[in-house]
Amino acid sequence: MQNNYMTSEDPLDLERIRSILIRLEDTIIFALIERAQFSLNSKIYERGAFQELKDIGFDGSWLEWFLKETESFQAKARRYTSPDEYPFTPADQLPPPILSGNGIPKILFPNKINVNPSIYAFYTRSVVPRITSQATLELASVKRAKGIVGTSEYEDDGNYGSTATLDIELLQAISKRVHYGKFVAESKFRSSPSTFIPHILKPNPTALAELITKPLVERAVLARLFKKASLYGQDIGADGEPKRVPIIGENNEYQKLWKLDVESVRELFERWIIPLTKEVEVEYLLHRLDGLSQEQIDNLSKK
Ligand SMILES: O=C(O)C(=O)C[C@]1(C(=O)O)C=C[C@@H](O)C=C1
Repeated sequence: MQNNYMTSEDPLDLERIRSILIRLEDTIIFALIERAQFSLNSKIYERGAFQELKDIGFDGSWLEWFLKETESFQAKARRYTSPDEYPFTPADQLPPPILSGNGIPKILFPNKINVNPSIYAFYTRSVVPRITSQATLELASVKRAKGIVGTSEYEDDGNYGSTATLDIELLQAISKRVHYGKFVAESKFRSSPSTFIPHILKPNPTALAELITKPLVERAVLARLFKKASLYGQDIGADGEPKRVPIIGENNEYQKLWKLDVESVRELFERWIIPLTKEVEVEYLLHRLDGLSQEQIDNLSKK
């Protein structure tokens, strides 16, 4: 079943856009599960931590280098001509596409919004430490149950390539989810331009934020995420049953093992992804009339 912004009959149908957001939740949860299997590996986020990178003339962090190399290839394959794909590497450092044109109909109003610097910051500073510390605790509890003490090797496992590859998958999935806010905003705008136009002409981000906010939808998103994470995050053994370890100090009591801290998934969306999606929506709307003539605006106002 194909389901992206290009293949639907009406790419701006809000329910269709929301179904894409729902699918991206799964992509993000599964990528979080994969990333949580590795240690924090904080070295890959520190600029200048690898002499080998300095030797080849790269000043940034290991992850920034990975992004630049990966995105350079993807830029050549015209990934970033698509309106739902945005690079983390500054555009002037990426090569042009080798294919001309992109065959993609213009659905969005022209804009320059790219909130990836914010995504990169919260992801590296808050999300990775949060999901890997849980995994570290789980492993530590298994070790303690086995009578082995110590957790330090779980903070750096040396898998810098695998870790950065998974980080990029996650960053790109989160970025797509957040920038889909542009499609949501365009859809909401077109359904009632006259509601938005006064707050765009006399820029009022607070009023626009109120107009695009749907508390019931947000609550449903968070409840669904908690359910999904509780299902996908369980560690299932070879026998098809959830894995368990004995609780220390309790006779015959066991706790389930998790591949991911379920609460961290909801927190990621509640604290970061939804607020940033809304920021994208508001920013997009603020510039929705840029360059339009008075006549064009008047015509839109009649709708
Ligand atoms: O579904 C919408 O209407 C959106 O704007 C998306 C979203 C979200 O990020 O999940 C953001 C703001 C709304 O309050 C509800 C949900």
